[in-house]
Amino acid sequence: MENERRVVSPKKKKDDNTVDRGLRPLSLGEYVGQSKTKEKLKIFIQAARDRKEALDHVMLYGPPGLGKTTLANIIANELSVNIHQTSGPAIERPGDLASILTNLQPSDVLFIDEIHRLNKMVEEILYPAMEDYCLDIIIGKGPSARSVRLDLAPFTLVGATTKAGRLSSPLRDRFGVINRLEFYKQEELQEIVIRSADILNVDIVNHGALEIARRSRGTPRIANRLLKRVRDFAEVKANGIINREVVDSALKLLEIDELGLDRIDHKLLKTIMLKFRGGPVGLNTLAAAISEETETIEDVYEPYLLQLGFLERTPRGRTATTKAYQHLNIKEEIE
Ligand SMILES: Nc1ncnc2c1ncn2[C@@H]1O[C@H](COP(=O)(O)OP(=O)(O)OP(=O)(O)O)[C@@H](O)[C@H]1O
Ligand SMILES: [Mg+2]
Repeated sequence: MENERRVVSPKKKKDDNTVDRGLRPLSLGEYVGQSKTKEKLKIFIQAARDRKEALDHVMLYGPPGLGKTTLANIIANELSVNIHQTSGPAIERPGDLASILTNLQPSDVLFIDEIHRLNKMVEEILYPAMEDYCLDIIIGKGPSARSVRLDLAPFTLVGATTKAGRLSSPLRDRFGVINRLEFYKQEELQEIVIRSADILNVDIVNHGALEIARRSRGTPRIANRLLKRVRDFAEVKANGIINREVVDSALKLLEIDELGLDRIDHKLLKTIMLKFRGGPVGLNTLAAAISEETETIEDVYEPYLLQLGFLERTPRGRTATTKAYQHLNIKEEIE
């Protein structure tokens, strides 16, 4: 619910789909930023292509909206192979995964999103599949049951997760290439905004794009979404051209501040500052105080506040930093 209302949520919203499709870069060359990840992938993809072998299994992890799904599709494109897309919670029984695996063509990419949510039984099917490209299946029941080994086409598993910590170590160990996606720099987001504006046929000046970038919480999905909202504003209230003033007025209306924080971020920080005297306050207590789920706080609000250095995680709970007090213009009580 909250996700649908929040403009700056990094999580995918229902109305993102139509925009996303057209804006997704299709090659590594078009994929902005994440230079470390791109550099590694470029080499491994080239090597796999030259040897005509399947690329080693790739893990992508990092906060929502940073381009994991986009990158999985790019990997398949760059390898000129098919991509089969599924997600951890969608694969309920071992048989579901077995049927996906037996349908793969040599060197195909199998993309499993939210891979930390695979259930244990399904995960165990994956181990020999990843390691030896084979499936062990049990035929029959009781004393006459026997295990049969089935060969699979060599394939590349691309796993994505926002929670690398939730992966079991036997699963994690079977990935050859592990990439952590980082929040984007302002110039990178500016480039993404300019590229998207071009595709959407929107008039934007450099400073307008930079202003959107500044408020996008390091996240391309948010940058593209803000661009869409600001475009509406520019068409109705200005002459259709997006400059810094237009971005500023549009985002004021949406209650998004100069750093991309919205009412809920402010509420969270203010609660720590005013109700819990700056912290530390335990996650559960904090969640109850602002009527949010602990998981939403951890996955959605905290990563960017931590990145900004507004919040600190200590063993005793969350603490608001001096920087956060300054940003909200609240006097810090020093004990
Ligand atoms: N490096 C990039 N360059 C340009 N655009 C990007 C880049 N990364 C992501 N995007 C844009 O951001 C949008 C969101 O990216 P994507 O869906 O790949 O994120 P995700 O990491 O899979 O998120 P989630 O964790 O919610 O699944 C895409 O539609 C794409 O247009
Ligand atoms: Mg995704």
